Amino acid sequence: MTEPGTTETVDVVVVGMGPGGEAVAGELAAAGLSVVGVESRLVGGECPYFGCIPSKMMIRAGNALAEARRVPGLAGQADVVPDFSLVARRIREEATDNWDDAVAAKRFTDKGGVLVRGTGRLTGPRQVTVARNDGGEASYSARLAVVLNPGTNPAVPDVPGLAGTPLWTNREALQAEAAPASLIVMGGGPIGAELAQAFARFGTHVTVVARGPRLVPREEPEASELLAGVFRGEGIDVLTNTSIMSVAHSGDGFTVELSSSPGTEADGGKRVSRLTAERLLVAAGRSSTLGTLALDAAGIVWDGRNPPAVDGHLQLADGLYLIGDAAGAGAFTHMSMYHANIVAGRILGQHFQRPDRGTTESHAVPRVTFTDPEIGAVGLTEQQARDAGLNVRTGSTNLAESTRGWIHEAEGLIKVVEDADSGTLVGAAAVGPKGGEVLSMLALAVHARVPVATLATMIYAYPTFHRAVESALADLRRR
Ligand SMILES: Cc1cc2nc3c(=O)[nH]c(=O)nc-3n(C[C@H](O)[C@H](O)[C@H](O)COP(=O)(O)OP(=O)(O)OC[C@H]3O[C@@H](n4cnc5c(N)ncnc54)[C@H](O)[C@@H]3O)c2cc1C
Ligand SMILES: NC(=O)c1ccc[n+]([C@@H]2O[C@H](COP(=O)([O-])OP(=O)(O)OC[C@H]3O[C@@H](n4cnc5c(N)ncnc54)[C@H](O)[C@@H]3O)[C@@H](O)[C@H]2O)c1
Repeated sequence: MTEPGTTETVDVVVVGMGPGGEAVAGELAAAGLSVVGVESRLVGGECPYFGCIPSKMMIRAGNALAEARRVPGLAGQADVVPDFSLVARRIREEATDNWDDAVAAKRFTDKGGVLVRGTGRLTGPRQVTVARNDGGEASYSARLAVVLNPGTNPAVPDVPGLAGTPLWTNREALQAEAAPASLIVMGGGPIGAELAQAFARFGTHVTVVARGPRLVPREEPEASELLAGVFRGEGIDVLTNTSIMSVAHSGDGFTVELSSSPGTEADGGKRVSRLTAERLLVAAGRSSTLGTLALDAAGIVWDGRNPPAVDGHLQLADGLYLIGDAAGAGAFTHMSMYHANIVAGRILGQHFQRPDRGTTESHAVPRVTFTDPEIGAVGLTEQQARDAGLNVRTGSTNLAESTRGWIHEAEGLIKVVEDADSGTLVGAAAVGPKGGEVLSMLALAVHARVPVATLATMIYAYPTFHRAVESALADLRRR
């Protein structure tokens, strides 16, 4: 620890120990560099404590209930009695150690890293000052690099009456000890959709209020439509083109006033102007944390909204890197880890003359929304490809028409988006049971720019879900 008023010189300072920050700091420390990792909350960031892992644990449990409810008609009788306390215990004990990061912190310090708990800000191009959580201050100068991995916080929109209520964001929802009787979900993006379905499967009456015309608006419209149909079939109310205008909370729960866009029909014709529920989950996007970093002290101009530009090695300036959600290339753990690998390779390459690990590529970013059916996607949607001026050809197939889909009574689809000039796929979606796994071959095709003509000659095992890819390609080649 630095003496008050002094600056300690180390090789690398990592500010924010999310998935990417933890990975880059750990790898560099293990390689023998002196590394300070600065974290204000929990080492590991959002994903292990309030994001991917506990949400997927809740989804796994909800899916088990849904699968058990499919037994009548397929295999006999099943008495399904949901018990949320089991998933709450699993999240508390197995996933998060009761939201304690001691194991993750030790993993880093065992590699030789120094963990400083506090909020870091830049005080120069490679200078970081930390307002420590214990009230002290520490300053560091980095010989090789400063890596910024600050992530995001849940955004809470400025809706009258909302502030100061006991609203849930993803953080409170994933610490819940019981499923509420009723839940309003503000936002139909991945967080809203995943948690809406998971709670509904535990018996919560859920209403999703989506401001735009469809759920998961970054995905193909066909995927949104299919998901909305599944949600409504499971008893989840989906209100699209609807905004929450005001919120009130009393001992009985939340009351929200709604406004639907003129000329639109919310929930298949039902118009709703007021809702009440025990809980309100705000899943309306994320807010940037870049403001905490004082980027201007390193000469970086930030407009306060869009992520500042980085080069192919994720550098904002020489030796100053920005990785993870805050870099704006996709708010996914796999992107944060991908960035970490490139940055660690760059720093080790400069210091130990090891081979560089290349620069970022963005044409084949995969994503999976873990609803049931899963929505896997890679690269561009059809609309994005058209907006990019490509000569677009698409193909699609309904999973229910495939042998495996029919056996499984599955809902889903495969859609492929081709740049007809190059004859390669630039995007694809795999919606269905294990859609995220089926996606893998499509992600490879987009990543490696495999010619569609080559994909069409592949032998697809029968009767698999991924065999539907062949039908989507056949549809594309017919157009
Ligand atoms: C409910 C939910 C489900 C998700 N599910 C998935 C999924 O299934 N798959 C997937 O790929 N992604 C998922 N995500 C997204 C995923 O969690 C993030 O993309 C991932 O955490 C990577 O973020 P990051 O590395 O940018 O930083 P974060 O995980 O946000 O961590 C950043 C860290 O930096 C710290 N910090 C910030 N500023 C400072 C500062 N100035 N000084 C010190 N410390 C600071 C923060 O305390 C935090 O710990 C999900 C997110 C949510 C909310
Ligand atoms: N499986 C996964 O990989 C996964 C899961 C969850 C989250 N994530 C990541 O986390 C990010 C954040 O997720 P998210 O769902 O919060 O954000 P999002 O930005 O994707 O979706 C938020 C939605 O809320 C809507 N909205 C905003 N304000 C609203 C309001 N006042 N009323 C009603 N609707 C409103 C927006 O129109 C948008 O559709 C995602 O972009 C994703 O990258 C990934």
